[in-house]
Amino acid sequence: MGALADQLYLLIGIGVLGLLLIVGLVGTAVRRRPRGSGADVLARPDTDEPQVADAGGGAATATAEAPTLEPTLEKPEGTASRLVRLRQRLSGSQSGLGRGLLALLSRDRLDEDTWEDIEDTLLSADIGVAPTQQLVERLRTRMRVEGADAASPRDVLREELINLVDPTMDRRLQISGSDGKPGVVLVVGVNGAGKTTTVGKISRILVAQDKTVVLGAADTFRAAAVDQLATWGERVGVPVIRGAENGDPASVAFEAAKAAVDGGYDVVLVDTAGRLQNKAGLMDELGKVKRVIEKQAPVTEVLLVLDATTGQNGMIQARVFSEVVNVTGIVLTKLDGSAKGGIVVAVQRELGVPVKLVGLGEGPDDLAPFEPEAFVDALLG
Ligand SMILES: Nc1nc2c(ncn2[C@@H]2O[C@H](COP(=O)(O)OP(=O)(O)OP(=O)(O)O)[C@@H](O)[C@H]2O)c(=O)[nH]1
Repeated sequence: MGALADQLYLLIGIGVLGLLLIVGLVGTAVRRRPRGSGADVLARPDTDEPQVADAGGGAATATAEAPTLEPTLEKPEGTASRLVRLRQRLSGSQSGLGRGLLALLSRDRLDEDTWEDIEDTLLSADIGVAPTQQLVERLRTRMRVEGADAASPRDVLREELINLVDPTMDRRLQISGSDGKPGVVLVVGVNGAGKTTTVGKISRILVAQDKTVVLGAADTFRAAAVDQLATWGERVGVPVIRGAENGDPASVAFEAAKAAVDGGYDVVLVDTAGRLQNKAGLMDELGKVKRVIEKQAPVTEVLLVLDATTGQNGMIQARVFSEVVNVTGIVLTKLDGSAKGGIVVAVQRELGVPVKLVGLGEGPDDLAPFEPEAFVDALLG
């Protein structure tokens, strides 16, 4: 009887083990389910209809046989570590300007030559003529009036630079729609300024904040830009709406907004083409893109992307775009590659809208909110 019971227990044990093994295998198969096929995501559509490059969960069958097909989703860098890293990078590229100014202001005698040197230093950092004169005037007055009572030159310079950059501007991205609609961010700028990259980087920031995002690849004139955006989306599981090459950008923008509304997404980011050959064409195109999007949901933010290394050219672009669309925020890219951070001041003055984000590298998470105090501290080293 005892031996029979032992055998019975053994059989039950083997049965349970077998069951666990089967459950385990099925579980693995389900977890390994590919989130849409990589080939489908990047396949070029052969119709004019915009296609969804669904990187986030297209129909897929459960299979344990092809685990290599599984796209590994990246986890975007968290806000805290990103900001610490990027502040250091900002400091690395911009501190020459602050140190130069500080050395001049700390001289025992602030004579006319010194003030001229201060002016030249500011002008060579692309701050612009009027803001330079204003800053020099403020510094001269304070150093004269406050005299020995003045705070240290560093503190005076810090305060005046922060005033110049204007800490009162609202720099939050308007990404919240109303009435249950998604927020719509239209990204404009000339080709090469870093638009597509910026759209990709913003999507990662939003994903890190648990927002659901759709990308619209409305830059249909450059196939590579569309592919590039599809890759950005694929890496973080964000669907990308794309159209046929040279198709109608407005139709892609419309479909992207529609997908976001229908799918209950939080935000849709639309990348546009930035051909500047004539203002009327650009106006027609961007105007149409905005109008068709607004059949679905109001545009909540129009971001102008400018390359910080282009100096006066960037200012001309800023003027043209602001005449064509109602720009609500500026993204300054490539600040890592330019010591001319003064463009922040110049472009804000020119357009009357705040710099909201700065690009500080080619890495996927190298985009930071623009913070006046942190910026000035980076300048002063
Ligand atoms: N160093 C640096 N490079 C950047 C930054 N932002 C973008 N880039 C680079 O600038 C180049 C152009 O960026 P894109 O995003 O392709 O520019 P675009 O404006 O979309 O141009 P099209 O795709 O031609 O419309 C790429 O090599 C980017 O990696 C930045 O903040 N710092």
